[in-house]
Amino acid sequence: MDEFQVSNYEGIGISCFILIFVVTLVLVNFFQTLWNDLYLSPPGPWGFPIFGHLPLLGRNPAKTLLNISKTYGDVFKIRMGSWPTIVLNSREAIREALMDKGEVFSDRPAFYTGISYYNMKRIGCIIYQLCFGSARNYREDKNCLQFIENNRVFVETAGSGNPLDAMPWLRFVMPWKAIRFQKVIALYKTVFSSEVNEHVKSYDHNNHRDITDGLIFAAEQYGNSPELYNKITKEEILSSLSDFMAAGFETVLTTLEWIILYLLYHNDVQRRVQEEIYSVIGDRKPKLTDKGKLPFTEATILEVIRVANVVPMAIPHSTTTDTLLGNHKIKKGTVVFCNTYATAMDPKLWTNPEKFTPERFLDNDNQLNQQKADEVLTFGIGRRRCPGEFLAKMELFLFVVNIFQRFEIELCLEPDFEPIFGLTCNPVSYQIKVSERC
Ligand code: HEM
Repeated sequence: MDEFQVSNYEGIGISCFILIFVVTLVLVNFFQTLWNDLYLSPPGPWGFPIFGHLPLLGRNPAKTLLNISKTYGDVFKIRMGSWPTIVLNSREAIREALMDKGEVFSDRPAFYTGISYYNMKRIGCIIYQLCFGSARNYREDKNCLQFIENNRVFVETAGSGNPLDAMPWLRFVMPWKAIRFQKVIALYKTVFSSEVNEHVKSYDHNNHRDITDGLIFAAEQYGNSPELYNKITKEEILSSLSDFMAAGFETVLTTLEWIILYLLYHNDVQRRVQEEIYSVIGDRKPKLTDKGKLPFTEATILEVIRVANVVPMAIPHSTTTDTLLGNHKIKKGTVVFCNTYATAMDPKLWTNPEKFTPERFLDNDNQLNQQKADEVLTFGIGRRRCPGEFLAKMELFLFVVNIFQRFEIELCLEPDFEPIFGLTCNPVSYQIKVSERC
């Protein structure tokens, strides 16, 4: 063998070695990805092409997802149209995501509508007054009435979730859906913009009238230049206000409708609430400071908040980076549904979870059991926990006490407790007979 042949063989040997090395690397990577996908990423049922699992969710998606968790475990994956999604179905999984790893799990997906998971005039007026001040008569105020009307159209338009959120490409197929939605948003913006402009003109450092003044104050603290203040900050103020309005109106109203329904159906509970109201506050007007003195009434409201669970899958979250949840690998940008309905119906947390039992929130001295109350996840937990929880509970308390102190209410027909799944979970409409108490 001459020298040339030897170096030729060496060359082929090195090339083979590199080739085998590269092929091995590719195969290792391939099997590792397959292993990750099959074993490390959460398991989940098969879905349809394009639509993913949307067609499987049925009329009550929270219940369907709870049933799926019985096969696939507390954490499983689905696809909502174009979005890879994980669903968390136990308090432990929700806690780990939103509390222990809150930084990673607290983003919001960039859905087309932006507010996707979110009629009584009075509640609308209260939220409006909180945002824009209480000096005027809001029941006759043009802007407030327009806001309430917009809200009605918004709920009608978004219905039980907007398909454009799951499949944004649908806006080219169903442009009318997008246009109708954009029109409602534009109407909201017009109303809010005129209120914010008025507030900026009449703003007084020493007299904060409402939430808008608070937001203007916060904007000033950031030291924005007047130019930025008018552009960016105004947009931010508008966006915060619309979040507040959208999230605070329908939720409280729907919860109140459920409370009335449950109290009318469970006559014994209604009687006990009324007896507590008469014995503690009698005929006088109820005040917020009465809240701690009516533990059974508070327990009843909490029990409805638990069983009716008007936002059963909270607002979708999304992940900011690749991460682990338990042993499961979760990719950056994954949509996260926290199925709080599953936690409300968890027999490990609640005895007979489907049964309406206000007493579960009372301790041995018949006082409110705060520890038990904190186990209700209807308002979410962690960084994105509902900022309106305190306000919502105050409003509900005052509404319930006012209504049941003054009126005798009866159901006209046997009610239906199966919720209508929409922006919030609403009761089927029911008829009542109201008479003033003598
Ligand atoms: C019974 C009434 C209410 C219920 C059940 C409720 C429930 C919720 C839930 C589940 C979330 C999402 C939490 C999460 O993403 O983890 C949320 C967010 C929110 N809620 Fe409420 N809410 C109620 C009333 C209110 C009220 C009265 C307001 C304000 C006036 C309000 C303002 C908001 C806002 C602004 C957010 C978004 C927070 C964020 O994205 O960081 N909510 N609410």
